[in-house]
Amino acid sequence: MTGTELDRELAYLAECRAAMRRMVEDARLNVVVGEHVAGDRYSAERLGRHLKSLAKQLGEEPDGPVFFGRLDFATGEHAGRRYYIGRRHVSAGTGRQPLVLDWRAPVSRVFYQAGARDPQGLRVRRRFGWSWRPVALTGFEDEHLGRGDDTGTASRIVAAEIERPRVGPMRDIVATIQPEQDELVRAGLDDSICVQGAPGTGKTAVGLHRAAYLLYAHRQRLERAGVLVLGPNQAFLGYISAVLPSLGEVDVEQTTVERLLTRGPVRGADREDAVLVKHDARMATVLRRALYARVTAPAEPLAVPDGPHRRRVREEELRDIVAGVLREEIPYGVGRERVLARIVAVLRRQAEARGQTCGAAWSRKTGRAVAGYLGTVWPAVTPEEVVAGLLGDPEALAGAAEGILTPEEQAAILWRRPPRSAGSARWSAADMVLLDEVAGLLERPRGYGHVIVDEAQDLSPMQCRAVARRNEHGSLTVLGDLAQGTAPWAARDWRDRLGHLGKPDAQLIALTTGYRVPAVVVEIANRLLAELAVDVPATRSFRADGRLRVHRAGGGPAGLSAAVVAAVRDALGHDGSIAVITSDDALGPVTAALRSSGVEVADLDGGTAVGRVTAVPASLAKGLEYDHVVLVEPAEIVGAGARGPHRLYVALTRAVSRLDVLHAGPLPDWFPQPAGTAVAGPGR
Ligand SMILES: Nc1ncnc2c1ncn2[C@@H]1O[C@H](COP(=O)(O)OP(=O)(O)OP(=O)(O)O)[C@@H](O)[C@H]1O
Repeated sequence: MTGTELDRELAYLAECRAAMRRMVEDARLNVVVGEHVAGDRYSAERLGRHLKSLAKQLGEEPDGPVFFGRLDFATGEHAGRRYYIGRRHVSAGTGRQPLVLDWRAPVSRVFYQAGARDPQGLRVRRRFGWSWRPVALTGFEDEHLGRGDDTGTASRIVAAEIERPRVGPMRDIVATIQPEQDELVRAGLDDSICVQGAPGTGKTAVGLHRAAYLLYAHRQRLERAGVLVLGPNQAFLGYISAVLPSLGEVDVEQTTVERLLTRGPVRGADREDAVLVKHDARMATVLRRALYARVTAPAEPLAVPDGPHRRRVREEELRDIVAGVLREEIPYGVGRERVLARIVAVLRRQAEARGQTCGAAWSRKTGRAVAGYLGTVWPAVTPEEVVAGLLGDPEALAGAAEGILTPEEQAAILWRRPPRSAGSARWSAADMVLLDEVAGLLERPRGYGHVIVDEAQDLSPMQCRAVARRNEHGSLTVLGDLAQGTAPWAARDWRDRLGHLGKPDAQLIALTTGYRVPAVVVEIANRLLAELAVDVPATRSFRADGRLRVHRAGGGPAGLSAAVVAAVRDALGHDGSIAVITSDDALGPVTAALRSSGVEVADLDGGTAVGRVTAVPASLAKGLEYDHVVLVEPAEIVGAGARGPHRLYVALTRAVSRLDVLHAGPLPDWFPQPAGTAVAGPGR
């Protein structure tokens, strides 16, 4: 690399920064103008918000890494052209080619996909290297693809970025998206896809970048419909929350499925057998039956006063109306409106046949009179009334569940002491899926243009249905790993879950190259994988660095605590984040031991972990990653519940650079090392 070439790039960078400062000025000016000129309030608000956030982002960024790649084309439609690729467009002014192209622009795809075998018209692909503290352009690497030069994953810059210590929340990967990931990020808006990916293969990263890509490529369609990202818990959402804003997207709703469905406080708890029944897809049929059991065939004619007259609708006619609407399979609430409208229409025909003029006042009055009657054949109900009516009444439950739930299953969900009214019921978390199912039968919920579900292997069939209801006309990205399923209903095969998610034909794609976990750790994770009864391919690690140590602590619980403190102190000597992962039961004592020896430890609660050391219960480790993991007593994690081995698989695969496994009791059989020895991969 010549000094003068880097100087030229630094001069270009200075030009870009000056242009960004101009963009900030323009955006700020436009905020003021835009708020006054937009046609309606909705547009004014959106425009104002958009410009403000653009001004804010640009204002925060002029000193950041403005571009990470350069494309020099030799042939094809871009022959002779040069483009810089970055996180966003940098405009050179009206009518001129942008100084930097957004990574999502069509031509940027070449940056990710071109290789020596298929240079896609490129002469040279240049990758830029940046230092982070302070942010500075430090160098570049060229691949002369036309000459068969292709460093691909052997690129120093790519490797350094993937191995860079993790601090704080998850960051974007735009500079180093791999070809197989890019295919998924840029899949079309109408394509629903399901990514089965081993730990650390970039599923979450792919999902978030896909959201950003879709919003760029289909902004108009998605802006009103919206994009929804579902994650497993608050800690995870806190961890990923910075990625989309760093890509310039702030309008994506990110939540958990529990929050999406919540209709009020959870005040009740279920026994495990009840939870299992409530999350079972068969409940959908039981609830539908329970709701429609409230519709009764009219048993007598209807008489409605109309001035001096009494208008009548015959019983058979009423029956035909109700039966006809039932056949239409529309939401219950819409059905009710339709029955009412049809009865009113019959009455109107009668009145008009007698020369009466039926205006708006007549319609209102007649509608009110019919509504009273409607309460007896197609009553208005709330989800709470339907579910309380089912769980609180053995006869109603037996009727709705006949041939679907066994007597034991019915007994499991039946309330022992029913509340006095639906309003005073103490709803459990599992009841929320039932209430949402009924709410969906009454009225269609708001739909999204695209939904991304992370850790989808842990969604229950009933939760999947709740997602499907909100995605009827949209498309879906499902991300997950069957081997990491820890919920009692965890998926064992994807097709079944995709059916519940409403996209049975989604394309299934496997990712197997892990970018988080070093090879020495992947090796033991793969041994455990062989023990789990799931049919998924093993992981290959991209990373040759990293370290695994297995240490047997003598001296009982006190000895184990002392070993944890020593391991954390040692970890603090390295850069990056540290997690102590234990079984849920052991978390309190282990955290207390660390604190009493003067180590600052943050909890995961609320999703905001501060400081370098975080105490993580195995049940919440999913989706998270830390440079250094101290994993305490694997056998205890395995022993906690039926899916213990899967939970250990999750815990083992959180480390980016170093994993210390500490144990006082015996190690699981498949563990490669006899207790007391240490294994080291290439150190750092
Ligand atoms: N192409 C890439 N370039 C740089 N880093 C990457 C790339 N792909 C993935 N990573 C990093 O690897 C780590 C794992 O990614 P991510 O969390 O998306 O994986 P995952 O498949 O969701 O893992 P898990 O199943 O364990 O939750 C993250 O730090 C992510 O930023």
